[in-house]
Amino acid sequence: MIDMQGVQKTYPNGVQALSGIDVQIDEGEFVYVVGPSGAGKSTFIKMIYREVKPSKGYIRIHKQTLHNMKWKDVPYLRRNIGVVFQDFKLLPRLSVYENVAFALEVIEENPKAIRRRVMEVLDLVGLKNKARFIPDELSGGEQQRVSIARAIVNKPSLLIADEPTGNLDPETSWEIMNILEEINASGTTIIMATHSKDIVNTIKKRVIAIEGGRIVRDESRGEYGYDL
Ligand SMILES: Nc1ncnc2c1ncn2[C@@H]1O[C@H](COP(=O)(O)OP(=O)(O)OP(=O)(O)O)[C@@H](O)[C@H]1O
Repeated sequence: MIDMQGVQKTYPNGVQALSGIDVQIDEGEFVYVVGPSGAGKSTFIKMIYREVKPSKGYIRIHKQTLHNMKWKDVPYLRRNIGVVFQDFKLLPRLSVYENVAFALEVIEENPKAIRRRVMEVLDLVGLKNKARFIPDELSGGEQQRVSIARAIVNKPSLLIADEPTGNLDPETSWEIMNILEEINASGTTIIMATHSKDIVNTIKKRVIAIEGGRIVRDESRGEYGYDL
C-alpha cells in the first residue's frame, strides 16, 4: 500500500529532516512511528498525505506516485486518507454533526446518504447523543473522537494519526486506542506517530523508530524503546 524508497526531505531553511527512508507498509497494518523529538516523525507522516513534498526519492501510496504528483491531484489522494491530529483541528462554530458531515459535503454525496453515514460514524465513536454540541462543549477525549469520526467518514483505506493521544489523559487515551483498534480491525491501515511508551508497549504493533531522519528500527510487535 505504501512504498518509499530513498526518500529525503530538506526544508527551505536547510534543515534535513529525513535523509534516506526506505519502507513498505501493507494494507491493514497498524504501525507506530516513534523516536525522539525532532527526529523526523511528523515530516515522515506529512509526506504520506502530501502535506510535505520529498526533496528526493520515490513514494507510492496505493497506485498513486506522490513525488511527481501535481497539486490538482492532491485532493484525490486525500479522499482515501483520513488524518487525525494531536490538537483535533475541529471547526469551532460548527456542531459535531456538521464537523463530520463537512468532509462528505465537499465531495457532493446526497443529503440522505450523508445523514446516514454521519450518524453511523458518530455511533462508532460513541457520540451519537452529542451530534448537536459544538466542540467547546466537549471534553478533549470527545473532541478527539469527533476528529476520528471526521477522518473515517468517507471510508478511507488509510488513517494517519499524528500523536492522537498527546493532549489526553491516560484513561481517555486508552479509549481512543480502542476506537483506533476497532477501525484497524475493519481493514483500515493505521499509521500513528506517538510518544506514549505505555501505549506502544501494551498494545503491541509494528514499530518504526526514526532518529536523525533515518529509520533505525523496524520490528513487528516492537517496543517503544525510549525512557520518555
Ligand atoms: N516546516 C519546517 N521548516 C523547517 N524545518 C522544519 C519544518 N518542520 C520541521 N522542521 C525540522 O525538521 C526536523 C524534524 O521535524 P519533525 O517535526 O518531523 O520531527 P518529529 O520527530 O515529529 O518531532 P516531535 O516529536 O517533536 O513532534 C526538526 O529539526 C525540525 O525543526
